Amino acid sequence: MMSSGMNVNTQQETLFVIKIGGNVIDNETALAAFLKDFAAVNAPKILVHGGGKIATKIGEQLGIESKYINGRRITDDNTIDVVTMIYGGLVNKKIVAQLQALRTNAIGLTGADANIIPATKRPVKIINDSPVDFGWVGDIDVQQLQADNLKHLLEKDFTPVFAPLTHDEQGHILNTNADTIASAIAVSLSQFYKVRLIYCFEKKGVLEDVNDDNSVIRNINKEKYQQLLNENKLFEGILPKIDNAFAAIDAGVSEVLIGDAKDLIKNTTTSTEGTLITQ
Ligand SMILES: Nc1ncnc2c1ncn2[C@@H]1O[C@H](COP(=O)(O)OP(=O)(O)O)[C@@H](O)[C@H]1O
Ligand SMILES: CC(=O)N[C@@H](CCC(=O)OP(=O)(O)O)C(=O)O
Repeated sequence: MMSSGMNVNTQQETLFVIKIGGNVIDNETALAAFLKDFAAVNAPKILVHGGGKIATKIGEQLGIESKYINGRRITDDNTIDVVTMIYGGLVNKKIVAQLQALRTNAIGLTGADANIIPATKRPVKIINDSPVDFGWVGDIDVQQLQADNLKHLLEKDFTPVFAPLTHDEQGHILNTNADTIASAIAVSLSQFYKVRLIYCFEKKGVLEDVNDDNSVIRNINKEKYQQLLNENKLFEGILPKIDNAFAAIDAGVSEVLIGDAKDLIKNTTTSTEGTLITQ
């Protein structure tokens, strides 16, 4: 899907694809500080937000318990309505309004908008010899992304803000992991820009010891990753984050960083903090 309109200038321009996770979104003060820094990034940029924690909390208030298998949410009929409201409505529109107050011309999107991220409903999977239906969850084929539509928005100086929702092109919204969306967008736009993908969360980076903020691993390649897995130093959400980071690097994204939301400004310069993911 190379664009005939591609030219040398846009090819060399850096685009920042920045993902912000649930623990920061859930903290009003931390989110406001992050958005202030995000607004100050003086380059084309896209924000992808999560919100899993908030969906769980509000779901409980509505009497809809979250169900998980292997740490992954099961998105049944009630849950897809809840996450559509929370990710696509509450979280997305609050972030857009705050960015507008900071004079960043944000435009809130799901993957259904402008058909930017079509996806396929995840088929039933066999896990530990039992069939598991994850429900209304979307798997993305990066080749299907409508990157041109996103590029048009960037060229008009809009700052797209994505909720972790895609669609099946048959009228259904699908719940999709925010780290995966960020990786897919970064890959897809690498045909037009030099992309730096930054995963922002509440820790200093990937840590040798998850309880010691001074133990940041500056660089992880596949060999180091395997070593960390063998040593049982990685668990829960950091695992899919690193997998998505490698997927991006392997598919042509120039730079991928996992770092503290508080270090965003530094991480848009050449002297970065946090963990750099390399092949
Ligand atoms: N070695 C590690 N370094 C950093 N975080 C780790 C590590 N091992 C496990 N984690 C966990 O991974 C979490 C990040 O994943 P997740 O909660 O999914 O973040 P987000 O919501 O920002 O995507 C951290 O909050 C931490 O509890
Ligand atoms: C299918 C799937 O995993 N959907 C995620 C989307 C939200 C998300 O990714 O939020 P964080 O980045 O804050 O974890 C979920 O519902 O939890």
